[in-house]
Amino acid sequence: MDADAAETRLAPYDALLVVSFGGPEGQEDVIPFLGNVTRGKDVPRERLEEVGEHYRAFGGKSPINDQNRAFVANLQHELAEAGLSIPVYWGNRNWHPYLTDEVKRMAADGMGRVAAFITSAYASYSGCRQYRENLAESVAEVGPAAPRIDRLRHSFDHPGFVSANTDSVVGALGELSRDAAEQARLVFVTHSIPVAMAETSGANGNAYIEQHEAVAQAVTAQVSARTGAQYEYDLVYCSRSGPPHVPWLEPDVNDHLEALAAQGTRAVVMAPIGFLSDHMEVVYDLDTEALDTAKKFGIEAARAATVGTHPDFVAAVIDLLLERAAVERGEAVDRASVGPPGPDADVCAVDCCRNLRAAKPALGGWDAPAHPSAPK
Ligand SMILES: CC1=C(CCC(=O)O)c2cc3nc(cc4[nH]c(cc5[nH]c(cc1n2)c(C)c5CCC(=O)O)c(CCC(=O)O)c4C)C(CCC(=O)O)=C3C
Ligand SMILES: [Fe+2]
Repeated sequence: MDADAAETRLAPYDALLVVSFGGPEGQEDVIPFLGNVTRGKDVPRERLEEVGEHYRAFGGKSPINDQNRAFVANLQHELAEAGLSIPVYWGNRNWHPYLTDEVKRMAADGMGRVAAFITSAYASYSGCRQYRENLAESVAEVGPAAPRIDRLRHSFDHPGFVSANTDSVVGALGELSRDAAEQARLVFVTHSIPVAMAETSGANGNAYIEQHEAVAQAVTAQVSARTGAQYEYDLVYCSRSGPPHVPWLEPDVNDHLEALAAQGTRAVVMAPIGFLSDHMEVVYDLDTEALDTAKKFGIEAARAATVGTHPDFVAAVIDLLLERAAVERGEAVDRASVGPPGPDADVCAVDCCRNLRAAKPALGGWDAPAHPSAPK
């Protein structure tokens, strides 16, 4: 493809911004990082100390930043391979490189319009609106020179996200003994969130569970088709925090493994479809805790990889970028989706993934504040 054609496919975007969570890079970062994550939140002190210990056991370094660096490098490589010339920036909510610094850098580099990919595949306050609030805050701080930023729709239902997860589950089944692989139960795991947050997720509520169910079903069907065995699945949760009297989504993965063992299940594959990379919640809550639990109850278990830099997933993100660029140019698009519930909106509904503590400005929704350069 010639350069002009490639630029036309990307127009009106000047840059792609990867927006992520961030994690500590050493022991001295652990406390300030946790302070950033839990500012204004109802996380009990004991839980914080416990989570701090998880990081400490890994040298105070979360794998998440290196994984995002690898993800950005892969994106850059695949964009270049496709003849798409567009810079990729990366900014975090909770650690360096901070989002506001990246928005400043994009402004200094003369970026006018930016598409933001958030490293969270599903709708919820934590995975959607909170990032959109962070973007609004950064843009307000940088002021009129800040680029206009659009958020790409959630990636959960993109066929590339689903096929990458299918590959991982098939790979994990291959780690089990032959008998176990044929009888294994697929246990899909995601981050627990407060029930109230789940109920207010998405435009009409309950999107968090609905979207995960869609992925779990689609992956199970693909895995069954690829292996010729019929698999059954469950959707369970990890990493609960918050005070005990506040209800969060259940069952917890550990309780579920115990219940499965009692029912006679001998083998499982745990697939963390709720996460995009093997970060701390995966390497601690699943690889350390849940695999131990499985062993204790005599279940043979393997943990499937997250999508990470799987080529299907990297291609999916590029597809979402090109799709949104076409939408912004006013063209009709054919949205890749394994649905139902089908593709999430490009622009979030008013009150979508509502902030239950305080109303704050958020980008990427119909209730977004005007850009600081807009005429008053
Ligand atoms: C839905 C969801 C995702 C998935 C979507 C997405 O990826 O965004 C996610 C990702 C992540 N969560 C992470 C880390 C933490 N999350 C915490 C706390 C919380 N998470 C919540 C939800 C989610 N979190 C919630 C409702 C809380 C309670 C406080 C609050 O109401 O917000 C706490 C505080 C201690 C604790 O409470 O456990 C930590 C340290 C890391 C980084 C891991 C690393 O460093 O490798 C990542 C990618
Ligand atoms: Fe979290």
